[in-house]
Amino acid sequence: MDADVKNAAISAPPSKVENGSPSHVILDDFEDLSPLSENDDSTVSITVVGASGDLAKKKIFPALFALYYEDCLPKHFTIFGYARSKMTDAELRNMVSRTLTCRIDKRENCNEKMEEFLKRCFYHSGQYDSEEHFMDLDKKLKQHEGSRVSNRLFYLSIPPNIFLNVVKCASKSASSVNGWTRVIVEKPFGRDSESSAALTRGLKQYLVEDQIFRWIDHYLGKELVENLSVLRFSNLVFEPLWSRQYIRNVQLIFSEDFGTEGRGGYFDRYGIIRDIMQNHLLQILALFAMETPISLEAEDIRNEKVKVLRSMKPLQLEDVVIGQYKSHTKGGTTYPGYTEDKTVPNDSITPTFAAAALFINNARWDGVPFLMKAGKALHKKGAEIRVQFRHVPGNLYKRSFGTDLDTATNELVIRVQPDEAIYLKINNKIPGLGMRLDRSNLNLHYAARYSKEIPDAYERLLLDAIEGERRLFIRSDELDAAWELFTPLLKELEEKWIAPELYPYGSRGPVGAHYLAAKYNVRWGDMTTEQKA
Ligand SMILES: NC(=O)C1=CN([C@@H]2O[C@H](COP(=O)(O)OP(=O)(O)OC[C@H]3O[C@@H](n4cnc5c(N)ncnc54)[C@H](OP(=O)(O)O)[C@@H]3O)[C@@H](O)[C@H]2O)C=CC1
Ligand SMILES: O=C1O[C@H](COP(=O)(O)O)[C@@H](O)[C@H](O)[C@H]1O
Repeated sequence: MDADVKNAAISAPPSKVENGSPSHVILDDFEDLSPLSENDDSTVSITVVGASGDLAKKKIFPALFALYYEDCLPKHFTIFGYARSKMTDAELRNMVSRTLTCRIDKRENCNEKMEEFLKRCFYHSGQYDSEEHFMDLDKKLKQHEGSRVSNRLFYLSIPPNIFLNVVKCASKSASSVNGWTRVIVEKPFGRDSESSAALTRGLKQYLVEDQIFRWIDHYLGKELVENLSVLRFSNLVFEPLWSRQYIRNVQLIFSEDFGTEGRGGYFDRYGIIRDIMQNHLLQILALFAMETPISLEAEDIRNEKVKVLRSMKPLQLEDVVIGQYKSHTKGGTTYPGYTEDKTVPNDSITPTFAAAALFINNARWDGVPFLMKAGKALHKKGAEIRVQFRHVPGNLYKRSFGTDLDTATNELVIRVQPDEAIYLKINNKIPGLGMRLDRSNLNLHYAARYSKEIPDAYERLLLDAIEGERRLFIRSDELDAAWELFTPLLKELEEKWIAPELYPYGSRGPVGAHYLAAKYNVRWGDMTTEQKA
C-alpha cells in the first residue's frame, strides 16, 4: 500500500466515536443507536472474504442483517461476499437468506427488511492471491460507491494460512483512495509467539496498525463480558471485595455439549488451549482482574489488561490437565470420539479439554488461583465466571453448616451464556420459629428482568470496527503477552508428547481436573448441584 493510501486510511472521517468515548457506552438501549453516519457523502463497503464459509453463514451475515434491522448501519452501505466458489449475486442472497437465523427472526417486518438488506448484498468470485481479481472487486465496489467518500472494511473469514495473501491483494488492489480501509482478522492469530509475531510483521508490510482490527475475540462482545466492568466499577459493593483479601479463587469455565464436528481439520492443528483459553478465557481474566482504567477509552482499558497479562506467573505443566473425548453410547445413540472424525489423524493427541491454574503476581491477586476449564463434547453448553469468596472469620453460625464450611461461602456467578444471569449465593434464615439456614440466590436473571433480546457478540464487534472503536480488539502487546504465557506450556506439551486423559463424549470431563482444583483447595462451582438461578 502506498503512503497516500495509508494516510487516507489513518485520517478516517469522524465516526460516532468522539473524544475517544464510544457513544454506546452511555446508552442503555440498543435501539437508541442511530445510524452510524448521517453523512450523505460517505459510504461503507463491507467485504466478507470467505463468504461461502461456515462463520460467514452462521455469524457474519446474520450479524450484519441484525445491524441493518436495528438501523445501525450507515445510510450508504454495500456488502460484498468474496470467495473462490462460483456464485451469482442471486445465489449469494439465497444462501444468506436461508441462513439468516438470528435474533431478529420473529420481529416485525423481518421479511421486508430482509428483502431490502439482500438488495445491498453482492458477490464476487476470485482467488485469494490474485491482485487482478481484487482489482475486479475494486471496480465493482467503485460502481456502488459512486462519487462518495469510500470507507472499506474487509472481514477475513478464511483459514489463517491465507490471511496474508488476501491482505496483500486487498491493500494493493482494493484499498479506498479517499476514505479508510480496515481489516478484521479472525482468530487464530498464530500458533505461538513466533508465528504470531511473524503474522503481525507480515500484515504490517501492507497495513498500518490503525487499520488492523486484529483477532476478533467475540467473547469480548458478549453482553455479560461487557457488563463485567459495569458490575465492578459502578457498584460500590463489589470493588472493595475484589482482591485476595476476600476472594479465594476465580473460575472461568467454558463448555460445549458437541464435539469438533466438521471443524476437525482446523481444530487438530490448534487444540482447546489455543482455541479457547489463550484468547477468550484469558481476555475475560484480564478484564476481571485489571485495575480501574483511567477512562473507558480503548487504550486505557487495554493498558490495564496488558499489565495483568504481563504480571502472570509462568504457567507450569503440573498446573495443567488435558483431556480428549472418546466415543460414548447413550440411550441407543453412539457419539463419536474425537479421533473418529475423518479430518483428524487416528493417533492425534490434540486436547479437546484443558484445565489450568493460573496466578497473577501482583499486590491485588497474589496467591489467588484463577482456574480455567474449557472443553468440547461435555455434558452441557455454557460459559461462566465464578467468584468464590473466603470464609466468614469467626462465623457465629458455624454450627449450622456442619463440617463443610466451604459450602457456606458466598459465590458470585456471572453466567455469560446461555440464559444470561448474575447471581450471588448467600446464606439465609429459613422462615420459621427455629434457626435453620439455607443457601439462596440473589438473582439477576436477564430473561426475567429485560424484555429485549441480547445482541450477538458479532454485531457489537462489527459495529465497533465500522466505527473505528478498538476496545474489544486485541492490541499487539496484549497478544504478545497472551502468547508469552501459553507458548512455553504448549511447546512442552508437544515436545513431551503428553497424552490427554480420555473422557466420554457428553461427560463432565477428565477426573484430573478435580485433582487440579483440589490441589488449591478449590471445588469447581459448576460441579455442585445448586439452586436453579
Ligand atoms: N466457524 C466458526 O465457528 C469459527 C471460525 N473462526 C475463524 O474464522 C475463519 C473462518 O472460519 P470458517 O468459516 O469456519 O472457515 P471455512 O473452513 O468454512 O472457510 C471459509 C472459506 O474459505 C475458503 N477456504 C477454506 N479452506 C481453504 C483453503 N485451504 N484454501 C483456500 N481457501 C479455503 C472456502 O471458500 P471457497 O472455497 O469458496 O474459496 C471457505 O468457504 C477462520 O479463521 C476460523 O478460525 C473463529 C471462530 C469461530
Ligand atoms: O472461537 C470459538 O468459539 C466457539 C464458541 O463460540 P460461542 O459464541 O458459540 O460460545 C467455539 O465453538 C469455537 O471452537 C472457537 O473457535
